[in-house]
Amino acid sequence: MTTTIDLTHEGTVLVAMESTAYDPHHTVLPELSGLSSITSQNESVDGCEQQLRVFLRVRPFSKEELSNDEDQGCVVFESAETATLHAPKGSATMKSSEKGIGQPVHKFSFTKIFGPESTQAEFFDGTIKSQVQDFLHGKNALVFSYGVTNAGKTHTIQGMEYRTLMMVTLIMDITGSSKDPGILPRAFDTVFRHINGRLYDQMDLKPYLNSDVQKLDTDQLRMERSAKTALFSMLKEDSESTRTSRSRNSSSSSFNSLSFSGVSYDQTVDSAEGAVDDVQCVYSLWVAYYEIYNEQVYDLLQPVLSNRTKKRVALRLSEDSAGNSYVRELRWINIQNAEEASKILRVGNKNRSAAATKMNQSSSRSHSIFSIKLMRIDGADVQGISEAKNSYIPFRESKLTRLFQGVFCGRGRASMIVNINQCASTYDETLHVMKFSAVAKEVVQVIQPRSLESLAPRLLGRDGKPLLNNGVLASQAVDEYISDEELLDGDEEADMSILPQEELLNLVESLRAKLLAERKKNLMQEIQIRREMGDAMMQQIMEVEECHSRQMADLKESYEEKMDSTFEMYKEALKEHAYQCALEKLEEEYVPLDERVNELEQKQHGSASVYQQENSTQTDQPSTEGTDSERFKLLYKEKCAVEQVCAEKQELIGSLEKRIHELNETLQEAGDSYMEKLAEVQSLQNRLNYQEQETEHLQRELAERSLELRGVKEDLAKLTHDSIGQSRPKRGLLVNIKESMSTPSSGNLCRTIRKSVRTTSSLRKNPN
Ligand SMILES: Nc1ncnc2c1ncn2[C@@H]1O[C@H](COP(=O)(O)OP(=O)(O)OP(=O)(O)O)[C@@H](O)[C@H]1O
Repeated sequence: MTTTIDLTHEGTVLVAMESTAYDPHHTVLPELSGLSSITSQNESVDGCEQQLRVFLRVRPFSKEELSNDEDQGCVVFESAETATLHAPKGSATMKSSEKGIGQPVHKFSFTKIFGPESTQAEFFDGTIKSQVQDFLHGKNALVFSYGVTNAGKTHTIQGMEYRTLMMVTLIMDITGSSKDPGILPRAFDTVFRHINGRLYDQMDLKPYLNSDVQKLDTDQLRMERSAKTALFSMLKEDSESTRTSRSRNSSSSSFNSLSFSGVSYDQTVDSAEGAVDDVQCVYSLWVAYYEIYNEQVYDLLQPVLSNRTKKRVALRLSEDSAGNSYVRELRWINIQNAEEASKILRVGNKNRSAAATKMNQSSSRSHSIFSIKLMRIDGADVQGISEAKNSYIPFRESKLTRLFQGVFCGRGRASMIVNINQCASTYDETLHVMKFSAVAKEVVQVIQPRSLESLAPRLLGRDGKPLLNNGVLASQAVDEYISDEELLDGDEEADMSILPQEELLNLVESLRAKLLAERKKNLMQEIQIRREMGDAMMQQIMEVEECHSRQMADLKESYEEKMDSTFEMYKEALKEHAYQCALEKLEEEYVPLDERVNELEQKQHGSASVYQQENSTQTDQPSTEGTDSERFKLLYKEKCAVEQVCAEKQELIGSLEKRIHELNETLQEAGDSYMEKLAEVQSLQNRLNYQEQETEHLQRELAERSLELRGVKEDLAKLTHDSIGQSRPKRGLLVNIKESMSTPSSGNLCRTIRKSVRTTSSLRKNPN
């Protein structure tokens, strides 16, 4: 069976591919991701293993692209196998590299590189011709092209552009011929040359299920014929409209003139190989054309209904009794010559283009698949159609890999064609494509034709050595094979479903044991962490308490000091008050010195006049003279004494006034400092309240941690008990793997630890 796939990747897929480049084991082209981690590309199994062949095809610039300055030397061919990509100015890659992220130059190697000047014939001969010959000898083949839009996939696979006449003209300009078939028509040509004259001209033996044959009865045969006629009549309508449009466009090229029969290339090998075939054999050739779009399979040989509201009918993928996948109710059409094959291709292309327009498909991805089945009919037997039946575990839920699991697992060969253009404006997309191809090269096929058992792929480590020894999985090998991330990440788990059942079971058991051990280890770590957290919190609480006590003592001391100083201040104020009172009293009693002197003088004058009167009445008495002089002296003495007292009082008043001034100043200062201290006392009181609250909070946390610690210990005890006494119910392998891999308690642990760390850090930040 030859299958040609045109993988059209645009828009969103290119974005997804970026992550592919960073993480090759979780490649986002899901169809191939499961395969990439199976084996390394350099391994060799029994000497007949072969890696996926990856060919690079670089298309030439169009005239328009050259005039738009698209040629900026982005793609440089180092050798027949190696090319380097140089980021042009303004590309995202260049901008990133200027910021120090990533490189402006990337190197890629391929099985073989075909430059812009390579012809279709050179390309076919150098790539899949040998695969077509293997196919004629009963081996499966898979070819898929991959590239951004406008990279040359259609040209490579089909060799013609069916959508517009302009494109056909363009090809004619480049090749100088309207017949420049791609690998698909060349493959047909090879097949028909090989069959030459040995074509089974009936169509009563039809492919059935994956690789069986159904003998059609008369009614079924009639239906088959009319279906084929109806299918080709769709092209007649197409030709009519093409003719009309051709006359409108006055182009010299024509779709109807496309024929693959006139292509000439070396057929000596074919003829030689044909000679060894049994000449009694006849061949029947059947084709199908379908696409996988958004994980839905659509038959491209079913007409697309023009009614916008009517959806295309999606086909289902089924498995035959041997577990091989096939598309249910897919239309297989018998073809008798290369021209009929070309018609089928055109009908499918037409339907595909109609569906794409209807669904506005340009921004999505679709894989179109052209499939050919060759039946070798030997007498009454049909040989060569069936793939060897063996029990395969179904591939993961990707339609593409499910369909081609046989080829990917070694029952055939696969080739990938990477199509790129060299335009500077699409450099970033092209780089993604190249990166993806590097990842896809990791896909390795193992061809083991000896026995049915040996057809099952073996589980190999990254070093190429088998992981299982007598059915026992080496734990070190598992470590290397599946990382912890892969083990614990349920959504992105490695695709193990391609392994034989027994190996898978052993793997599951080993992984379960490993998971259990991991969980135990995690629990122990959790307990340890909790204990450490508890100790750390206890330590912290004690430190906080000590800090509080110190602060309380400091506060007390400072309060005492303040109380002392306040007491002193009041004492001083009281003294000053008493002094003030005394001063006031003194002032009240104070008589100015002049008044006092006047008073004394009046007193003295009054005494003198009394003395004179007495003296005039007693002039005859001489003894009174001595008495007066004595009295005067006495008065004088009295006056001096009074004056001295007055001076003393005056001095006292001056000193008192000075003292009052000083006391006023002191009082003012004391008032200010009192206000300051009062504010300080208030803030200290607030701090004290806050720290008391913190202490309470920490004590509550500690109580909670203790409770949780007790719960974890109980869990551990339960798990230990479970691991000894119980085994899981075998409800389904994948369900068990998923369940085993989920670690529900780790989330709680992380939350708890995060919470604790938050609390701790907030405490650290906020010690006051
Ligand atoms: N090797 C080549 N030599 C000459 N012209 C080519 C070559 N490859 C592609 N072209 C031309 O480049 C243009 C784009 O090619 P093509 O349509 O095959 O791209 P594509 O990848 O199929 O695009 P899309 O995904 O949009 O369908 C076409 O005009 C085609 O004829």
